[in-house]
Amino acid sequence: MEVKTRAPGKIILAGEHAVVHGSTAVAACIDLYTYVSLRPSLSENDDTLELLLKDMELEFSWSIGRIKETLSHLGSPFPSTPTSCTAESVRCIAALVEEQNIPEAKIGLATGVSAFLWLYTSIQGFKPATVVVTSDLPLGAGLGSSAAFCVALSAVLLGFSDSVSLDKNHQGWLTYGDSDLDLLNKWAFEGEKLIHGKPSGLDNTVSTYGNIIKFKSGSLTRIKSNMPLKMLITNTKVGRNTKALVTGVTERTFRHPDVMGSVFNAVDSISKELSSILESPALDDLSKTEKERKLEELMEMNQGLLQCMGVSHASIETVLRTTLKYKLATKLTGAGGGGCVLTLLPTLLSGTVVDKVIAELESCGFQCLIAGIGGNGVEICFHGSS
Ligand SMILES: Nc1ncnc2c1ncn2[C@@H]1O[C@H](COP(=O)(O)OP(=O)(O)O)[C@@H](O)[C@H]1O
Ligand SMILES: C[C@@](O)(CCOP(=O)(O)O)CC(=O)O
Ligand SMILES: [Mg+2]
Repeated sequence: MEVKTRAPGKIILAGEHAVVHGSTAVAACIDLYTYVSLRPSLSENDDTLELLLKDMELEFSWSIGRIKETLSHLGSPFPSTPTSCTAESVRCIAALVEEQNIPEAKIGLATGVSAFLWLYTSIQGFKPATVVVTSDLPLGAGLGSSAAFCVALSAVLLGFSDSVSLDKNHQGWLTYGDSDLDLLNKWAFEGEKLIHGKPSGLDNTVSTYGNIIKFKSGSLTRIKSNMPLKMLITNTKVGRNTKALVTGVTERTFRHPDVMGSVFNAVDSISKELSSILESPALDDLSKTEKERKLEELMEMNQGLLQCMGVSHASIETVLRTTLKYKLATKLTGAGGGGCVLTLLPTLLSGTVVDKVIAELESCGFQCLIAGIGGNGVEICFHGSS
C-alpha cells in the first residue's frame, strides 16, 4: 500500500529570529504543501531504500545492508521516542549522503537528505521502501520548506508504525489526533535540527497544527483570528540559508547582548499586540480598517528590528520601497537575507492597485503570489490521494 502525507508551508507574521532567543512569534500556515509518499517494498529480493526528490530531479538509493552496517548502533526503531541525532550518528549519516555524490549546484539538499535518513531509520528501522517527495514550496525562501519536509516525512513514517491511531479505511485527506500530532511534531523538530542547527520549533509546529499560532519557548497557543488576512507574498528569488542567518543573529547577540536583548523584547511586544489585534472582534468596516492600520504599523516596526538584527537585504529593501509608494506595509518573512517578503493587502484596497503593485514588483524580477492563510496542518491519505 502507498501512503501519502502533505504538510503546509507558513508565513511568519511577527517574531522570526527573536523567537529563537525566547521571544513570542505569530505564524500562519499557507495552502502550499510538501507531499511525501511511502511505498514499502513487497519483493523479498528488493533490498534498497530509495529517496526520490522529484522537483529536484534527484534520486538516491542505499542498500539496506549498507545503512545497517553504518547505523547498526541505533538498534531497533524507536518511533514513540523522538530523539536527537548524536554527533556520531550525524557523522555516519553524512558519510551515507556523501556516497550519493549530490551535484555541487544542489549540495544544499544534503542536510535535507540527512534529516530523511535520521527520521527514516529512527521510525521505520532498516526496511526497504521507496519515498517520493514533491513540493509546491520554493526551497530556502522563507516559506518553511524545511519544516514542511520534516513534518510530512515524520507523518508518513509514523503512519506506517503502530505509534499512531488512524482510520486506514478513510477516503481522502485525514487529520491526525492531537497526541499523534504532538509525537510527529517532536520528530519533525529533530529533523529540522539537522537542517537549521538551532530551530525555535515555530515552523514545524505551525506546519503540524495548521491555522494561526502564537509560539514562545516551545509552546503554542492557537489563535482564533477574527479578521480575514490577505497578504501578498513576494519572492525576491535571492537564495539564502536559514542556518547561516540564524548563526549571524546569534553572533551579533554575543557581541551586543544588551542591545539585542532590547530588540528581542520589542519584538516580543509586537507579536503579543499583533495576536491580540487578530483575536479582537471586528465590528464594522471602520474598526476593521483601524485594525489593519495597526497591523501595518507593527509589521513596519518588526521589519525595522529585523534590519537591526542584520537579516534584511537589498532585494527586500527594494520591495519595501516599491510597496511604500502605494502606502502598503511590508516585512520580510522567515530568515530573511533575500527569500520572501509579506505585504498586507487591506480589505478596502482596490484590485487595480493590487495589480499595479504586482506588475511593478514583477518588473524588478520578483515573483508574486497570494496564498490562502490558516488552513489545516499536516494530513495523511491512505486511499485515493489527489
Ligand atoms: N522537498 C525537499 N526535499 C529535500 N530537502 C528539502 C525539501 N524542502 C526543504 N528541504 C531542505 O531544507 C533546506 C531549505 O531550508 P531553509 O534554509 O530552512 O529554508 P526554508 O525552510 O525557508 O525553505 C533545503 O536546502 C533542504 O536541505
Ligand atoms: C528565522 C526563524 O525564526 C524562521 C526560519 O524560517 P525559514 O526556514 O526561513 O522558513 C528560525 C526559527 O524560528 O527556527
Ligand atoms: Mg526552514
